[in-house]
Amino acid sequence: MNGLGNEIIVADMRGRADRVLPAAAIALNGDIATGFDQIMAIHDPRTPGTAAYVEIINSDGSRAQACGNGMRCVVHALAAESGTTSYVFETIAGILTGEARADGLISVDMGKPRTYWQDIPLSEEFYDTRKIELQIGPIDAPVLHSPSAVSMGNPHATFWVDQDVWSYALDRFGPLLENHPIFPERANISIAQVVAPDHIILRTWERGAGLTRACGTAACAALVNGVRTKRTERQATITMPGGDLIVAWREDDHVLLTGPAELEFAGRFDPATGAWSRSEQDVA
Ligand SMILES: N[C@H](CCC[C@H](N)C(=O)O)C(=O)O
Repeated sequence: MNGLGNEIIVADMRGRADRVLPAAAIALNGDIATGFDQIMAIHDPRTPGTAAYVEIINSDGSRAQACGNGMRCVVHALAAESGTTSYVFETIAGILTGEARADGLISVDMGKPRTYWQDIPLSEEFYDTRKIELQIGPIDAPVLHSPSAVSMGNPHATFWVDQDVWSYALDRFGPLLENHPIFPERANISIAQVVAPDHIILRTWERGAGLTRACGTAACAALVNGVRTKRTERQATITMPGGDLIVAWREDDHVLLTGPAELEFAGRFDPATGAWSRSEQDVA
C-alpha cells in the first residue's frame, strides 16, 4: 500500500503469537519489488474497545511509535475487508482512532503532541522547544538552524526555511541530523516552507527510513510547530512530494490527519525472514 506515496506494508498478524522481526523488514526492503518505508503489523487487540494492536517497523528494522500515513493504510485495508469505517487502535504510543470517509479520504486522530523536552525526547534541557539550538552548515552561515521540536509519539524536528524546500541537500543533512546526539532516540527531520497561514510545503528525512514522499507525523509536527511559532493557523494543507495532507490541531489538543490511502498489491511473507510471494489475483 501507500499513503500519499509513503510506501507501507500492512501485515495481518491477527491470530498469531509471533511478530514481524527486524530481519524480515531489512530483507523485504532489500528487494526492489517490496522496498518500503514502514510495516504496519496488525495484531490482536490488547485493550478492550480497541480493534487491534498495531506495531510499526521502519525499513531499517527499527520500531517506531507512530505512523500517520501507515495508520490510514490500516483503516483502508480493514474497511475494505469488513465494511466497517471507524476504528480504535492501540499502538505503543497510546490509543488512536481512524475513519474511512465517504469521500474516500481517511482521517486519523493522531492524539496529542508532546512539547516538553524530555517527552520529545531531547538529550539536553530546552524549556522552549519551539526553537532549539541545533544547526548545520558553516558556523557563521548555517544552512539550517533553530528548529522547532515536538513528539507525535515519535520525535520530530521542523526546520523553517524561506527558500524552495528542494534547494536543500536533505539527503546529505538528513542522516547527520537524524543521528545528532541531541536526539537520544534519533529524530525525523523536516524542512518546512510556510507559503500561507494555512499552507506549508514540507520535505522529510524519516528516522529509520530516509527520504520519503510523505510523512504523516511530520505533517502533524509541522502544523503544531507552525501554530506554536505563530506561523500558521490551526488547520493547514501540508504539501509533500507525494501530494497534500490536511492537518488540524483541534481545541481539545488532538491532531487530526486526513489524506488518501491506496492498495498496490497483496501477497504473503514470512515475518521472521521476509521471504515473500505475491498473491495470484492482482489487486492493483
Ligand atoms: N519514520 C518514523 C515512523 C513513520 C513516520 C511516517 N511514515 C508517518 O507517516 O508518520 C519514525 O521512526 O518515527
